Amino acid sequence: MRLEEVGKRYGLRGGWVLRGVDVECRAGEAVAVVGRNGSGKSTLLRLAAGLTRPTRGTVTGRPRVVGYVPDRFPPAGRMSATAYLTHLGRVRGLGTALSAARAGELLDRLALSGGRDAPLATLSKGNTQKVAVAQALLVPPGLLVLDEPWSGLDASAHEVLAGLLAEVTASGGTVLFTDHREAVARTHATRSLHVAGGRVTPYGESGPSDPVDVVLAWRGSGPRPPAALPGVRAEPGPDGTVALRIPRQDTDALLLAALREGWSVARVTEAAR
Ligand SMILES: Nc1ncnc2c1ncn2[C@@H]1O[C@H](COP(=O)(O)OP(=O)(O)OP(=O)(O)O)[C@@H](O)[C@H]1O
Repeated sequence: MRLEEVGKRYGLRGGWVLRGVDVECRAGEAVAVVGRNGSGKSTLLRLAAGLTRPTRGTVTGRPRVVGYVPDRFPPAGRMSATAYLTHLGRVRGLGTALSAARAGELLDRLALSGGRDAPLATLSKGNTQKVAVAQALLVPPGLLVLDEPWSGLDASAHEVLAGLLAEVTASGGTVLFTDHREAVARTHATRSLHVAGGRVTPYGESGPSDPVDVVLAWRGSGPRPPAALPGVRAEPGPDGTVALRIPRQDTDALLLAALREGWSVARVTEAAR
């Protein structure tokens, strides 16, 4: 899918929210969109999903099936999660039995609690978010667009969502999402885009060789040894910590070795670019 020279303003008198946007999203990619509040991230996502039309420029090659998880999920009604998803599945061309089965499978995986037959209005924020995610995946999407999808989800649902996104990309779909926490966005993306001043620019590819900063503190018995670990940047300071910078792909092995030696992990962060 390609956005070419795309500009967007809301209403004739509104200022340009986005200008001259050139973005290509390929099959199998998970693209994170980062930027400050109000910078235009949701607008970019809605343009990609086809929910709003560009004021200028074109969007071409959008996959036929688009799943969309909005930042605020509206249906706070009397319908239950099961009824709502089954209904939507039928609207999207699945038969009743298949819709109900797919709805049940997704709600199982996302571990919806609060009652899948209870009115949607009675569900908690996180459980409502699970229904929002489920509706976007009823029919496997060629393009999955998610606006702050992790907000309100607990840790185990985070992992399930990450798995669901990985399944979309593994089957040749494209995932486009925002998260205001840059670290979360980068963790789940193959590359990121930055929105600022109406412009969209690449924010660097993320990959297995990206640098990760690790800070370790000595907790072992006896005096602190010199850190015999790769990537040491600064030897232990007075607070007993040592700083290392290593490729992301080596993090697990390094942390395991460090823990065995008697170090404890104080911090792991993506290295500043
Ligand atoms: N439907 C609309 N009508 C008029 N203005 C809008 C509309 N939607 C968004 N805007 C304006 O466009 C600008 C960008 O909004 P957008 O929601 O795309 O930003 P965002 O980066 O997603 O923000 P946040 O991080 O707060 O969700 C804002 O100034 C906003 O007020």
